[in-house]
Amino acid sequence: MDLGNLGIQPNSDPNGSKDHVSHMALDIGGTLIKLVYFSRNCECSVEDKEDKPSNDSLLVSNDHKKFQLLKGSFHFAKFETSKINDCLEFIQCNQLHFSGCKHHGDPTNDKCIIKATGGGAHKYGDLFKEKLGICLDKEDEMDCLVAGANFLLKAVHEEAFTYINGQKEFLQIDHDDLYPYLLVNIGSGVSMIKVDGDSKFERVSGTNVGGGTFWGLGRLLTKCKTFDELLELSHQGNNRVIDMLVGDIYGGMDYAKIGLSSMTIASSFGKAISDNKELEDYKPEDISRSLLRMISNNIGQISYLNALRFGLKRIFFGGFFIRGHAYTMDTISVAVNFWSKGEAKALFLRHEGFLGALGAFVSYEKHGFDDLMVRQLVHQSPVSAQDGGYKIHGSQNGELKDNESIECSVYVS
Ligand SMILES: Nc1ncnc2c1ncn2[C@@H]1O[C@H](COP(=O)(O)OP(=O)(O)O)[C@@H](O)[C@H]1O
Ligand SMILES: CC(C)(COP(=O)(O)O)[C@@H](O)C(=O)NCCC(=O)O
Repeated sequence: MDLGNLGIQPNSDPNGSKDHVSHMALDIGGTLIKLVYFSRNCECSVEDKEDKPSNDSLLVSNDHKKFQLLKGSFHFAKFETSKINDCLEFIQCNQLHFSGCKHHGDPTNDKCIIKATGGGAHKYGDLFKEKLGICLDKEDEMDCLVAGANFLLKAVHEEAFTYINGQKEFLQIDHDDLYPYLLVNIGSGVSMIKVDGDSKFERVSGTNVGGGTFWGLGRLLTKCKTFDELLELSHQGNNRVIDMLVGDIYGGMDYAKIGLSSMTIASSFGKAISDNKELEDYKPEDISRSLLRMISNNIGQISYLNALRFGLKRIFFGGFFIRGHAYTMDTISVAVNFWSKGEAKALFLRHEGFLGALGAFVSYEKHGFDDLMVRQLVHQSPVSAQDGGYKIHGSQNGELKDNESIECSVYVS
């Protein structure tokens, strides 16, 4: 595995010390394992501060300890859950398993505790113990999704954006006017969560037609070997070859009386009924496009209906299904806009797939692991700014490419 991709060298300290990586957290989902960790740049970047740094504190502490400003980077990585051994090997090669914390009040137990969420935190606990000697400290998946989303929305400059007619527009988040919102996490399946505040939320709905459905059906129907291949195919496809449009039913005309244009999809995959064709007669790119459109549209519509139930105007979409993919985001945006008659907005997150893992990461503090407490991500002013500013590596257009990192500073006590 090419660790250079991650912008770090394992154990790059000339003395061989392992203290560069100070935190790691995992989200082990139905399809993908997401891993985040914080690494310090070097010892000399530690500064003492007398008090909490600013009014914009993300994680406010009531005590008045001395804080240290650590400069470093958040790193993001993902693995297929079905190839969990790659993840274990990665952790081992980078010695990330030494980055957890020890059991509180039990000096005899020297096993490292690593925060982990997602179903796999339950399913693979024994494997992690056996292979790496670490205990996965399980955090609830919904708690983590919400904590991760709130963390990103408050801490990361230009995290959320709209995607309309191919244009990305970043949202300025007013911390006092963030709630309530609907969080829709499109992973293997889909969870819809009404968020009313920090740790204040209710999972209001979900659907089993999600990212796993797109990838599973797509793999069967197109013989694609990877998710990215399937997504790539959709670029070149034409869904009208397979989808039955209103115009196909109404002789090329709109059904204007009920507001349907002739180009509206009346029935996804509906043309396959009458075409008298076999699967092989359809182009994989057309199948991929129809499938992506069907699933994205359906999720957009169900999301809107749930937003309507609770009078929510903002819908944030996360989960790795989205992948920053233009056609997916466009379809979801159009669905939300169409059904809400422009009242509700679909918003996307740059770190869409890492909500759960980041939520598990910030939960170290919640449980009072003093030595690992992240007090605050420094208020980030313009991207290339002074100490404490955020800097997103790599992408000019705000997309998080695989295995990138965010440079940042954190306060620890
Ligand atoms: N490299 C990939 N391999 C498999 N699925 C991917 C990949 N990238 C994106 N996806 C999509 O993301 C979904 C998983 O999203 P994720 O948020 O990680 O959910 P989960 O927690 O269920 O694993 C998949 O079902 C698929 O639609
Ligand atoms: C069970 C899950 C929370 C697991 O999360 P995931 O691994 O898909 O990210 C999710 O797949 C889900 O919400 N499914 C939809 C179930 C339903 O409400 O019908």
